[in-house]
Parts: sequence; structure tokens; C-alpha cells
Amino acid sequence: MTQTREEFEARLRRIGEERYHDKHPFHHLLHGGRCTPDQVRAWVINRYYYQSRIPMKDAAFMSRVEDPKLRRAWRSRIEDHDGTAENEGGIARWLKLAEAVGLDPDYVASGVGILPATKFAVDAYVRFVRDKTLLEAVASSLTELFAPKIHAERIEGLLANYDFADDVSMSYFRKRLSEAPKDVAFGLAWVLDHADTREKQDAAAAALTFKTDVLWAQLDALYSAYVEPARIPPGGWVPGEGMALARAS
Ligand SMILES: O=C(O)c1cc(C(=O)O)c2c(n1)C(=O)C(=O)c1cc(C(=O)O)[nH]c1-2
Repeated sequence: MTQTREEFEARLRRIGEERYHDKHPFHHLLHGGRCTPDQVRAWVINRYYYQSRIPMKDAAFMSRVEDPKLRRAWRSRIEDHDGTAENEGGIARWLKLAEAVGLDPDYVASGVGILPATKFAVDAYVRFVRDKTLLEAVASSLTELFAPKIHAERIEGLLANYDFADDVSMSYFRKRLSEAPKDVAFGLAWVLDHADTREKQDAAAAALTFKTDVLWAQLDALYSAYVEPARIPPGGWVPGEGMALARAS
């Protein structure tokens, strides 16, 4: 039977409560100040790959949308990450975090050292959005319902526990606190409006579940590679690589 709007929204929110990556042990280490500097660097390098692919998946999405109103509502997502004349954008802000943790931002932007499983997971997300129905594509972005809470926890945890954390290095997360809510309010309303049969509701819920897997798998890859007993796979970043050269003072 088709769920009511309220039942269906509650079902989507439950997926986040049960499966969102705020529950991953790597995030507990990171936010609790228990990561070594190299573990933080590995997270910054690998998470960059996700950041770099987000606007590509949004462009893939928009290329399939025939309704100009929907494209118009969506396009700020690309600008939020790539920037505009007035706003440097999320990718540039992420690279400031990279610098703050001692990495060479050009190395991070090169994509060298990304773990294989991170690539598989993130590339699967881009393909999913490119190939599935528009409803599934929008539903897969709804993990952002749960992101402001983790961003707030992260700002607090990193500021309390690590010397590199300051207003500049945290600017990516602070900015997302104002950007994400408008995107997700639109995305949620769109999914609730368009999932008007039980079959579509099931497909949207499966898409959101898939996306929680994309996020979880990235942290599993990090944990396995960089937390004892660390097992860095071939091609993965090796501590010491990609560091910013010490500047002569
Ligand atoms: O730090 C996080 O935990 C986190 C999670 C997610 C998410 O839930 O996919 C996004 C972000 N951050 C984020 O910063 C971001 O710009 C973003 C875009 C999207 C998306 O699927 O379109 N998710 C996320």
C-alpha cells in the first residue's frame, strides 16, 4: 500500500538514523580527537575525491532534466562547490583544510593517493545519478538531511581537539550549514511529491539506502587502510607523500 506523506518521510528519516555515517567508528575517532595527524590527512585526501565528484554528479543530473524549473532549482549546487565570482566555493575551501593539515593542495587536487574503494564508491554514486530515474537520483541526495548535524559535530570536535582547526580550515563545514538546508528542503519536498506510488516510494528509499552505503564504504576504506592494523592498498597515499614544502620564514 502507498504510504502517506508522513509515513514515507518518517521511513526516509529512519534510514538515516540507522545507517548514516555519523555512526561510523572512523568519525568517532576523528571528532573525538583520537586521529593521528596522518589519519586526518588520509581523510582529507580521500574525502576530496567525494567533494570533487559532487558537482560532476549534479551536472550529470541536470543534463537529464527537461524541466527548466527543476534545473534552475538544482544549479546552485554546482555553484556552491565550484564557486562564482563572489563565492570561492566548496572545493577551494576544502583545499584550505588540506593546507591547514600540512598537505600540498595541488597534490590533494591531483587525485593521486585516493584509495581504490573510495573511487569505486564515489564513482558508483555518479553513475547511479546518471543512470537511474530522476526520482532515485534526487532521493540519493537526501543524506544531506542528516549532514548539518554531522557538520556541527565536526566543527565542534575538530576545534576542541586539533591545532589545525580554525575559522579558515573549518570554513567548508560552516558554509555547508547554510547551503545544505535549502537544497535538502527542496529535494525532500520533490521526492515526497513525486513518489506517489508504493513502488516509487520503495525505489526512493532504496536509493537513499544505497547512498548511505556509498558514504559508509568510504570510511571503511579509510579505517582499513590507516587505523591499526593499517593496511594501505597499492596506490593509496603513504604518509609523508604530498606534504606542503616547509616555507622559509
Ligand atoms: O560531511 C559529511 O558528512 C557530508 C555528507 C554528505 C552526504 O550526506 O552525502 C554531503 C556533504 N558532507 C557535503 O558537504 C556536501 O556538499 C554534499 C553534497 C551531497 C550530495 O549528495 O549531493 N552530499 C553531501
